[in-house]
Amino acid sequence: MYAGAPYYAAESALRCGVDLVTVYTAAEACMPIKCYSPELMVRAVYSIEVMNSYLDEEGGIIREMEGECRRGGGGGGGGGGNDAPTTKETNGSDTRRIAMMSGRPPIGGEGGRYLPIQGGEARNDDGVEVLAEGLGRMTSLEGKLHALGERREVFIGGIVDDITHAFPTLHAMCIGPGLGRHPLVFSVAEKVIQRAIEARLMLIIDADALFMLSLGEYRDLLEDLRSYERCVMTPNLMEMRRLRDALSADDGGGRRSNIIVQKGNVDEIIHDSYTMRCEEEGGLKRCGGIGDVLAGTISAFMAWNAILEMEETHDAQNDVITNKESEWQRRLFASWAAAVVVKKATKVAFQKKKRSMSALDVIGEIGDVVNDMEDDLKNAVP
Ligand SMILES: NC(=O)C1=CN([C@@H]2O[C@H](COP(=O)(O)OP(=O)(O)OC[C@H]3O[C@@H](n4cnc5c(N)ncnc54)[C@H](OP(=O)(O)O)[C@@H]3O)[C@@H](O)[C@H]2O)[C@@H](O)CC1
Ligand SMILES: Nc1ncnc2c1ncn2[C@@H]1O[C@H](COP(=O)(O)OP(=O)(O)OP(=O)(O)O)[C@@H](O)[C@H]1O
Repeated sequence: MYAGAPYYAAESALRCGVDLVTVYTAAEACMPIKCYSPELMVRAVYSIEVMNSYLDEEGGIIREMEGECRRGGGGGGGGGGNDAPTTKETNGSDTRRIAMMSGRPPIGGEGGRYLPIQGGEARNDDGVEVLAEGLGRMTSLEGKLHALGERREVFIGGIVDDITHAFPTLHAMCIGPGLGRHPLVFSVAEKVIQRAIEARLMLIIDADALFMLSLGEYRDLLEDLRSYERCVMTPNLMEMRRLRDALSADDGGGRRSNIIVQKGNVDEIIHDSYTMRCEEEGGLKRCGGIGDVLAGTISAFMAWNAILEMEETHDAQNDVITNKESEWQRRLFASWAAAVVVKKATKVAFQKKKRSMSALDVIGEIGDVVNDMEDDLKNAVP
């Protein structure tokens, strides 16, 4: 979780001309972000400390379960040893498996967790009793884990509701800058993205949200986003590599309707088999945060696109036919225009600040750059 990145993205959108930006973040990051700008609305929707307490509790239960398994492996607490004769049912070489299912796989697991119990070597009544006691404790721990999983789902659902409640008031949503890589934050992001697709909200996916999508457990979500035409992904070199690996591992061959802005010396804006190249000259320094500035700038341009599309859908009832073909082309062009804005702003900022240029300097140039581009456009149109 970072405070700088969400601020850069949000402030960039404001400087492009957006009226209001709300940052949904952790309680821990809320105050610094708020202090960067009085203009930003900042909402603390979760607490990393509380999220960690869920992971700690889960870790504690799992450790207890592992302890139980080890005790089972030791021959039932004194009930048996390596030389002990074994019953037919519980042959010494047998490894039984206990599946621990919690509401959702914890910390990156897929499906349940499996812990091996080395053959339960119950050789006499005492051993059987001890084993039965162990199994009893195990069942109780499993129950605890289930209950915790359910509590966690309710907790995550509450955060998701808090964020999605605002959807009707939004034109676009950017997810990723400064998100961090906490597994429970990923669970929240996953559900928010699913709800945003259902609500047909314009989505800009960047930074850690792209890292999340490269994980195996989010493959379906990645596929959903790849076929969602109102999604723009903004990967840097590493993020693009990870996404490619994720997609090539299991390319469902589905429709590729979203836009990918692959950042680099030349930004490439890709829609299915079409590619636009932003060859505008930038600055000579690639300071941290320019990617966040781009994510915020694209978000502003996509918000304007969403407004245009809404107007056209409305007009459609009065016989204006919405042209799907032109919609994606306009989104492609908007993403390209946003990349041009950031390159131009970086160039001016670098000319002024040279080595000391920071993302804040780039943000400071956005307003003039957008105005100049608008003037150029007006002058070009007869
Ligand atoms: N002030 C703030 O709050 C800021 C916060 N930020 C937030 O940080 C989070 C993580 O973002 P990220 O960019 O460090 O993560 P990711 O892309 O996984 O890179 C991991 C490693 O891969 C490498 N690497 C990356 N690009 C490369 C390239 N083009 N060419 C070659 N190598 C490249 C590079 O490895 P290195 O070169 O250091 O060995 C890098 O360290 C995310 O939430 C973001 O929003 C930032 O926005 C900055 C401002
Ligand atoms: N190799 C490069 N040469 C020149 N400019 C570059 C290069 N790579 C990126 N840029 C510029 O920096 C912008 C952001 O790309 P970058 O790869 O720094 O994103 P990022 O790593 O996500 O940024 P952040 O530091 O915000 O996480 C690009 O849109 C482009 O304008």
